[in-house]
Amino acid sequence: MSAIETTVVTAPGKVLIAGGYLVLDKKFFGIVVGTDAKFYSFISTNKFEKLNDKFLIKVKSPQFTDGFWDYMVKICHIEKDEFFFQLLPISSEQKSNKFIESAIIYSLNVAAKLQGKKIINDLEKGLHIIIVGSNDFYSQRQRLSELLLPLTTKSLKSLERFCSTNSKLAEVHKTGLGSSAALITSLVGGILSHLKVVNLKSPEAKNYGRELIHSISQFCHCLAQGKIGSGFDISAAIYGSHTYRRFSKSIIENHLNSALTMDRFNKETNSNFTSLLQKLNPKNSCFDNEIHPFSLPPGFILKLADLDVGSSTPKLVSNVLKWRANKPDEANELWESLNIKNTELENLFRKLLTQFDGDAVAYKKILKICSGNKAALWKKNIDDITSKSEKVIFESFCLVYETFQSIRQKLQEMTLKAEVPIEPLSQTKLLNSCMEVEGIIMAGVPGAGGFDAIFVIGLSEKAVAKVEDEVWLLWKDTSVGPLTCTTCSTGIECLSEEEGGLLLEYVETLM
Ligand SMILES: Nc1ncnc2c1ncn2[C@@H]1O[C@H](COP(=O)(O)OP(=O)(O)O)[C@@H](O)[C@H]1O
Ligand SMILES: C[C@@](O)(CCOP(=O)(O)OP(=O)(O)O)CC(=O)O
Repeated sequence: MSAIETTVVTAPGKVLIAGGYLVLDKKFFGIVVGTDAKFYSFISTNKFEKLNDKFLIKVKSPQFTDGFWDYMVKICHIEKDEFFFQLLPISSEQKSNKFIESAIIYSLNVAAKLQGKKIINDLEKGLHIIIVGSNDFYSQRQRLSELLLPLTTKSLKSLERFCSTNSKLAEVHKTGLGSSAALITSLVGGILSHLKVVNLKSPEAKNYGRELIHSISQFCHCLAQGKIGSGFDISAAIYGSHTYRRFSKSIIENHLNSALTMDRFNKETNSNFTSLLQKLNPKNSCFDNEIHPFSLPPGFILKLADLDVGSSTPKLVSNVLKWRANKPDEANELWESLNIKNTELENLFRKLLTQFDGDAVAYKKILKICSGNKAALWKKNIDDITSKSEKVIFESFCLVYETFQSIRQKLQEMTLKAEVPIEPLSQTKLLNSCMEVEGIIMAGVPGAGGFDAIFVIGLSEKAVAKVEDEVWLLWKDTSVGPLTCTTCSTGIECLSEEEGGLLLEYVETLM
């Protein structure tokens, strides 16, 4: 297989640092950070023998003992030039993977609708697909303990890239970075790029490509999950870090219901899909999500850890929504006040970026002062802050700390009022201990909260390393496992031939 025939598309994982639950409602927004932990889909035209009105697709996930799926794609002709694709597993014993199947079948049918009959020639030799995700998507606890290594960033960094989980897909422990969203997005993006429906490498065509992949991936993810979430995870996989306001459920609701009642793409699904594609195609701008790109201010370092406990996000969500339905006044008042704080946080992040651009020297001085002290004591260490510019930048740093502390207080209030463990006491204890470390500006529960994970944002490498060494590693109540990833501003990307080719050579050694 030569690199030239292979398209490699990569999509990042997500961390929702503010706006959990609220982001389910279009009235509110979430602050989403993309990670440098990513999924990679490698799409190659195969050399299978040409079959009459059928072609083969082979999919491999080398990180799993049961990570292989073979499909026959049937070309179903309706009328002269009209046709659609149907996806059939080769063996009835093959375990279904709804995430992979929805991504493949909808991408192929998008290509069929937008490219017409030419696509049949492009596909006649079949496709070979390889999917891998960065190690951070899956817990490496077992692997490290087999190697007699401590649960540290250093040990994790010593593992080979895309290492085997030695497990079946259904049994793997996920870390909460959003494997299914990054997988679907990279796969939809990979297939549409390979079939030249989109061109992510062209500056002019990139926006259209991202928006099309975004709306198709949102639909496929909802279909595979059997529910419509806020979609911030797919959005992170496309755009990396940004603020996110969801799309209206009504855009896909009816289509989803009829798609759900049918297990494979067929004549009825096809006509349903023709009208859905009208809405999903960015040329008609019906998909009404709102995205505002942003990045963490300079010098802010995100560090994540997963806990060996875990929570069920759907259960947390359904209990929070039950509370909101039962006590709308109480819930709305709290959500409105949380939204004010989330908005303040977003504005402060943007202000800090401007302040850095305005006076980088003063900014770096404040960063250094704050990274050497506990956030709670910053205001007692202002002797060295002299110029006006330094004073206003310092004020912004203090406000980020205070604003996030009050966001946490409100999440603790929601925990008590809704009786749902969003930031339960055990997490509060852990987060407070992280905040005791010099140079930590924020510590919180990402996304839905619960017992899944925590994040900290530090102002120096030393500060985040100290949290790991002096808090996480010594934490007795539960095992706190660091992840190696940090933020990454790039969203979905199609790798250059050279980069993709080198990565493919490596990935092939894993199989
Ligand atoms: N490397 C992979 N290869 C194939 N499918 C994967 C892979 N990683 C995740 N998936 C799919 O995503 C599903 C996990 O989705 P979900 O439970 O929503 O977790 P997450 O919160 O990480 O997205 C798996 O059951 C599997 O179907
Ligand atoms: C509650 C939410 O707003 C955020 C959940 O975020 P998580 O990052 O916790 O998600 P999972 O990876 O599915 O566990 C629900 C939503 O927005 O869909």
